[in-house]
Amino acid sequence: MNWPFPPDETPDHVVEHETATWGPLAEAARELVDLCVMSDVDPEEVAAATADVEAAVARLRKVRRTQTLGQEHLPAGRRRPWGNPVIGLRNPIAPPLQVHSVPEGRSESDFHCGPAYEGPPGLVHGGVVALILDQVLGHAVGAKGRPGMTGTLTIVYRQGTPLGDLRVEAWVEREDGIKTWAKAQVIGPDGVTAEAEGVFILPRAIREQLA
Ligand SMILES: CCCCCCCC(=O)SCCNC(=O)CCNC(=O)[C@H](O)C(C)(C)COP(=O)(O)OP(=O)(O)OC[C@H]1O[C@@H](n2cnc3c(N)ncnc32)[C@H](O)[C@@H]1OP(=O)(O)O
Repeated sequence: MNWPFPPDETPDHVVEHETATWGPLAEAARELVDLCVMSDVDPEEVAAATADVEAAVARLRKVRRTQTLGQEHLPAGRRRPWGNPVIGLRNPIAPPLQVHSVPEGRSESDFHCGPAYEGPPGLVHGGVVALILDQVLGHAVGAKGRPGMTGTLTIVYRQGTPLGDLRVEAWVEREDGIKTWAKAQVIGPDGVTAEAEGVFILPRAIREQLA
């Protein structure tokens, strides 16, 4: 069973062109976010940088989409989730994660969480940990062939997740009709920091389209 989306027929050269156009902007913005919390230049430099950023914002604001990227790319959603806050090419909030999945229902990613994701001193914010776990659980569930919305997400925080290089792994435990149960863990330099279990439900609206 697959989502009832038509196949993504966007030509490769269009996707490549858009990637080359927007990817560097988001990458620069990620560095900007990092430096908003980490730079220690003097106030004159901060004022000059603020003016530069405001000028860039004025340029980008000239044309604004009427739909979000998720809505606009819906048919291509699994190829171009560019606005996604975990994996989105165009979203500076996204670390971003590169998630690798296999059809058996397993997904994994080695990723980096910098200072902009800090919660407790030196540690990743618990909400960010949950965000990443939810996303990668969703990948594992989708890879198995029956994607769904997160119905219930349970997280156990075993130890603080240090900022820096991390790994996340997710796998499907079992499926029963419209429901899929999956587990995931975040791993830091000292082992597992957080574990999650999610129940994913194929929503009623999709079920009715498939019926
Ligand atoms: C690749 C991209 C990955 C992205 C991953 C990111 C994941 C996300 O962030 S998804 C966004 C967060 N989640 C949401 O917004 C979901 C909001 N909730 C909903 O849309 C709905 O409540 C939804 C879809 C969970 C269930 O709605 P619906 O399909 O109408 O359920 P309903 O028909 O009442 O129940 C169907 C079955 O599911 C069960 N169920 C319903 N809700 C839940 C729930 N929250 N938790 C567990 N089980 C549930 C019911 O008990 C029922 O079970 P049974 O058939 O055994 O009686």
